[in-house]
Amino acid sequence: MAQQLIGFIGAGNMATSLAGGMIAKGIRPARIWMSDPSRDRLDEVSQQHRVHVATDNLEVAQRVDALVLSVKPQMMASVCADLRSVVAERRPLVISIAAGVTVANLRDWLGEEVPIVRCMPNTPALVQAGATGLYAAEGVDDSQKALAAQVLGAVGLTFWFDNEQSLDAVTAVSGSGPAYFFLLMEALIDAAKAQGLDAATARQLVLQTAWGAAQLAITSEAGPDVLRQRVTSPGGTTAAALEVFEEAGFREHVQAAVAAARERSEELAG
Ligand SMILES: NC(=O)C1=CN([C@@H]2O[C@H](COP(=O)(O)OP(=O)(O)OC[C@H]3O[C@@H](n4cnc5c(N)ncnc54)[C@H](OP(=O)(O)O)[C@@H]3O)[C@@H](O)[C@H]2O)C=CC1
Ligand SMILES: O=C(O)[C@@H]1CCC=N1
Repeated sequence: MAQQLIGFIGAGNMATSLAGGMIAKGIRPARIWMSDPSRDRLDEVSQQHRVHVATDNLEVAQRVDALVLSVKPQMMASVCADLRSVVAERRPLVISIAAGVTVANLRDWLGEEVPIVRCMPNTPALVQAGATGLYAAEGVDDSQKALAAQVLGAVGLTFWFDNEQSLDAVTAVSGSGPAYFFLLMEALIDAAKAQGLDAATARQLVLQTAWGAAQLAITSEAGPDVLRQRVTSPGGTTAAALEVFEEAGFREHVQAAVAAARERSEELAG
């Protein structure tokens, strides 16, 4: 595994986050290849990370042991069609991070025999605080699973699932999840400003509170429900606020939002 080469097809946000995390964990940049249609993007990436770059996806596919497909789901069929003959010949491990794109889709586009790991990371991978769900299709061996775990584990925690459908739920929870927390941060910053705090202070108070709450929840033995109760003095300010959330159907909205994300993930499979 030490010398295996890893190639990213698409040098966007997620691919550069993963590559940056791998390098921060001690993987040599020379083991990493990246392709993208944009020369400017590649110049930026090679300057920042010192990885190999190419505008031609096939140049990358011809060299590597694991191919991380990191283009938008809508691009995946055409990207795979171009890669098909090289993948059939060389049989690299294919790691897909695309939302919704299934193993069956990838087998249709790349060939039946290709070893495939489907993953769902999230953008906190940028700061090595990602959470990734992984599913290994039939035919993936232990060393290939270890390689996939090395790539995704470089940027945070990894969780293996035995059935592929679970990845749609993972997409709706942790893949899209950072956006839900960012929305709450935005709303709380707006509310802070509406209460007369200046914008810079509002932002700092909200972000530090979000970070502190997450740290407390991660390090505490108590669950989020207990931690919430500890903030909520009877008849106090938090109780007044939580009552407004509950009356507005906050929990039901969260359930409905996550269900909508899951449904969209299933639709993206086509
Ligand atoms: N963003 C997120 O939070 C998450 C995203 N994902 C998945 O990761 C994948 C990538 O997302 P993200 O990084 O956000 O998207 P980006 O748009 O940032 O990255 C995709 C990159 O692929 C490039 N590209 C387009 N066409 C091709 C092609 N034919 N060959 C090679 N590269 C190409 C794009 O170039 P150009 O911009 O010029 O089109 C772009 O640089 C998606 O499938 C998404 O579902 C998974 C988990 C979380
Ligand atoms: O919104 C999306 O489709 C992608 C997948 C999960 C997060 N972003």
